[in-house]
Amino acid sequence: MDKVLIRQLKVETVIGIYEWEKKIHQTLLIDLDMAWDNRLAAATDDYQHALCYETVSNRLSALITEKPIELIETVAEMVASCLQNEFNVQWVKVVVMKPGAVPHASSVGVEIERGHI
Ligand SMILES: Nc1nc2c(c(=O)[nH]1)N=C([C@H](O)[C@@H](O)CO)CN2
Repeated sequence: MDKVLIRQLKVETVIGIYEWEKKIHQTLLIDLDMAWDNRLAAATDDYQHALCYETVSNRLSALITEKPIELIETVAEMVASCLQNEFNVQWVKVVVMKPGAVPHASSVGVEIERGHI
């Protein structure tokens, strides 16, 4: 399966369940595996046939920072839905990490897969 990958997309946003978290920005790091047939883009060397990782990154950053969110699970679902509905990605793996959320863990996070090939 061909994929387009984004690693460690850094998003600073209001995220968390506690009152103190609703007053600050925290960092999320997002990894994406997006199924995409890259053969046409490669054969034509034409950007029009590529899934643009820059466009995807910008759209997701805007989406996630639109409003405060409590759970990183919600972020993961929003990201997967956006990729399926707006970018026609048939299958996606989304990993959302929240470094620093738990003092004795280097990071914590969730992983989901949505769609099928
Ligand atoms: N499964 C989850 N557990 C927790 C979340 C979360 O988003 N998903 N969030 C918190 C707090 O916001 C935490 O990050 C504060 O340190 C706790 N557990």
